[in-house]
Amino acid sequence: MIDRFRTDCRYHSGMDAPFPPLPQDLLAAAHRLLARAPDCHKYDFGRVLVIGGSRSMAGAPALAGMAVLRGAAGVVEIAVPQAIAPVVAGFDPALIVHGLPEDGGGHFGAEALDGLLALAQKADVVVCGPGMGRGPALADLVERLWQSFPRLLLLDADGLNALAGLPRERLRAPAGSRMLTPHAGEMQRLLGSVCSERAALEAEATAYAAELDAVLVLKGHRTLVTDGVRNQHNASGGPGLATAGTGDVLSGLIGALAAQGLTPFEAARLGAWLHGVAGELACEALTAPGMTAGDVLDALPMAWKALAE
Ligand SMILES: NC(=O)C1=CN([C@@H]2O[C@H](COP(=O)(O)OP(=O)(O)OC[C@H]3O[C@@H](n4cnc5c(N)ncnc54)[C@H](OP(=O)(O)O)[C@@H]3O)[C@@H](O)[C@H]2O)[C@@H](O)CC1
Ligand SMILES: Nc1ncnc2c1ncn2[C@@H]1O[C@H](COP(=O)(O)OP(=O)(O)O)[C@@H](O)[C@H]1O
Ligand SMILES: [Mg+2]
Repeated sequence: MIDRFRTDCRYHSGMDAPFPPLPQDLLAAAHRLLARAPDCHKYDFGRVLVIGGSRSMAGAPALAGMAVLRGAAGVVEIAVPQAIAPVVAGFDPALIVHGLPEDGGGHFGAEALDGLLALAQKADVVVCGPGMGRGPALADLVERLWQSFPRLLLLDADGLNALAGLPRERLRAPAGSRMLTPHAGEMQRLLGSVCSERAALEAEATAYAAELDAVLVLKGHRTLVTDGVRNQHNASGGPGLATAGTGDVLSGLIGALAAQGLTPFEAARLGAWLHGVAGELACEALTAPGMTAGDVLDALPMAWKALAE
């Protein structure tokens, strides 16, 4: 699978400056991740817990979990409703998967909450939301994580949908760093308003990030990363990424980079850049119509290689 990127992609066929360059201020952080001590072990590279999945969406947490590993964190654990745990574990033998109690609709049930919070205790980063659906216990889960998890909590997809239903005054005192990774539709749900013009949406997203004291990644063509003060657009990637599951890959990847010690703002920017480069590599080898999120995962090692060179 990986070989086809090595042989087909334009990066390895000698074209000049094939990718938009990584912003200079990220180079030192990126190279710290590439340089591994000979006596290192997996726990040097952080532990990420992915919380997600529901009866019809086993793939989303699996993609996020695989992106944690391709993003070079040492260990990933994935917590899903129990009925889909064997399916998620079947994606790759390196995944550690926990099945938690579910409700009648195939979402996490209220009885899952204590178990999920206990699993979070040993994680450096929690990624919550991919494929989680819209069950009745999920707003409570997201509120409790928001208020109690002392390190980075990254909310994506249905984690964001749950957040959108919470009164903002209950989000004022998070216990740790917070990151949100909405696409434009999810961003509008968070804002509770329709905003179809991209520049106006970016301005509202920036103000929202400032209000919540969070890093926000507004995905799409030229993804915006903002912490409410600093605004940076990502230059890599392209329309081949407009396919199901690529956002799940991004959330796991950013979680992995943060678990290795990058600041949330650095992790979001480097993650968006690597994800975009992997998307360009997959597109070059397979075409935009032909590529899938799994191909973006498979191209991530070559994106790391692009960074190393
Ligand atoms: N294999 C799996 O398990 C997978 C599971 N997945 C899981 O599916 C769940 C639903 O997530 P979702 O993002 O697909 O749908 P949803 O939250 O309803 O938002 C879509 C609505 O928003 C709007 N919209 C506006 N701008 C937009 C934009 N830039 N990008 C996208 N949409 C945009 C758009 O409206 P439109 O613009 O078309 O009018 C549309 O109506 C979630 O749990 C996710 O993790 C996926 O990850 C795939 C793989
Ligand atoms: N036209 C595009 N150009 C560049 N990147 C894109 C484009 N369309 C989608 N993407 C990227 O693909 C990913 C899609 O995420 P998301 O909408 O959450 O998908 P999913 O929920 O199916 O995983 C984001 O990283 C987004 O920036
Ligand atoms: Mg998504």
